[in-house]
Amino acid sequence: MILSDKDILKLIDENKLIIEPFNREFLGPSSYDVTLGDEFIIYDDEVYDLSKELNYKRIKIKNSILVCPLNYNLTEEKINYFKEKYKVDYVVEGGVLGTTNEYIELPKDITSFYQGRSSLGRVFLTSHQTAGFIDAGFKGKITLEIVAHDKPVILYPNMRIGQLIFFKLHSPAEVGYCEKKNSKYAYQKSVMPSLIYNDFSVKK
Ligand SMILES: Nc1ccn([C@H]2C[C@H](O)[C@@H](COP(=O)(O)OP(=O)(O)OP(=O)(O)O)O2)c(=O)n1
Ligand SMILES: [Mg+2]
Repeated sequence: MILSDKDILKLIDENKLIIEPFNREFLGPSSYDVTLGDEFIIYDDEVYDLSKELNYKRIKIKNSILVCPLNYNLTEEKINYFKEKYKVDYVVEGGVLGTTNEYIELPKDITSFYQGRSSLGRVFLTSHQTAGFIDAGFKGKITLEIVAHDKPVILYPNMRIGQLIFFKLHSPAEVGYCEKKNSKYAYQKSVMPSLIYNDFSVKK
């Protein structure tokens, strides 16, 4: 069952559902719009060897970031051209990880789906790939997986980047995400890289 605006507000009033910061303007009939943070992660590795810890750089931007499509073959010259012409702080190509500003806490009887907004779909920008599902009992900010599929897109921190849709579980989870052993992203306070390499060391 998808929660309506009334249901979402009631859970927030009862302090069962936490969305911080919360802006009443961002509440839709059955969703809540979340905003883009100013920290991003760009991976440095040549390939993703998922059995090993990945190398990456963390960047913080002030005004805007230009995300170019996969295989855009950015050159120094092209980067400088974009920086000069569009006054962006940073130019990146391919996949880049971002975060919501919002920190959320879900009770154990509520899950959520993160979805991009139609206005961003219409410029062929996706802000999550296969991962849109937020577990019951999750606490933390949401890491976003951003790809521009057509032309380069300029993104601005604090813009509404996506939306959370909330679902009530048929019965509360026995063990919430943050209580589960080996949960990788519990309480994440900003954008986090993939920690899948931990799966390879988890005792069977
Ligand atoms: N775009 C997304 C989707 C999910 N999450 C957070 C909320 C989820 O509750 C948590 C775990 O999501 P998954 O279970 O899909 O991820 P993994 O299975 O890889 O992680 P884990 O092993 O911790 O379950 O990650 C996120 O930050 N950003
Ligand atoms: Mg999981």
